[in-house]
Amino acid sequence: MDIAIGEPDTNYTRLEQLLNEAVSADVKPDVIVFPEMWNTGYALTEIHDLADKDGARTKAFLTDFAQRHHVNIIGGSIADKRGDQVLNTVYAFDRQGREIAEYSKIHLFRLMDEEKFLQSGDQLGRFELEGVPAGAMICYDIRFPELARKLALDGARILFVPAEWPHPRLHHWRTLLMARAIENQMYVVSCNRVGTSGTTNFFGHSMVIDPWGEVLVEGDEGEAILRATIDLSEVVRVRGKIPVFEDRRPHLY
Ligand SMILES: NC(=O)CCC(=O)C(=O)O
Repeated sequence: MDIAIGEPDTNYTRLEQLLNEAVSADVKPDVIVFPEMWNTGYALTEIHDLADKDGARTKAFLTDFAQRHHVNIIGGSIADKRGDQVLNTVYAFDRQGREIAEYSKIHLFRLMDEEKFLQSGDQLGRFELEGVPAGAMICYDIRFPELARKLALDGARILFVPAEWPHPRLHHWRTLLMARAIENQMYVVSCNRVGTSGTTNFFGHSMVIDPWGEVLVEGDEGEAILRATIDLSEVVRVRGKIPVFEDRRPHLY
């Protein structure tokens, strides 16, 4: 998805069009994921005015969509205003429209001035999606392997990663996502923004990666709905083949 910076109304409208397109396909999705800060983009100097107060508008919109279309939603992330602070938060909903997770980005990205305008979260994004243990991390978080490892040790089999990650760091994005999948032997489902804001170009390349590190689907630099099928028995198979979790020696490191 492209994001109109500082224009929440435009972004809600565009997202709704894309969601409608996603659920009208012949094969219905079980879970839908979209990018980071999709409501406002990085309109950081105005973020206190633009952010969604307590995520209320977003929660109402996504709950309703999830319920009407009987689909699970990992709702990208939004600028979410709590009191006088703004956080970068993922909300997730199940098919009944119940909120099943809330995760606010722990690591704020200084290269894009996040720490000057946003408050970091202080809880992990571990949740259950229809009984499947899963985790959420946001964009820059993937540079912190210990966070993904902690989620994996807590049982996560799928890691969801909404992002707004720009050029010139495409090779970092691809390499880090593949590494998180391979080292934790889990699925990684990432969704990155496309388009340009000011002089920053976001390259997309959303990917679904399996626990062996194979890329099941990868976007290019344009808006698109990408689809992949996940077979959770692959997590068990890969973990059985190379028993990384049994072979860890955490007392040495
Ligand atoms: N929105 C972000 O967290 C961007 C992270 C990024 O670009 C990076 O290189 O890390």
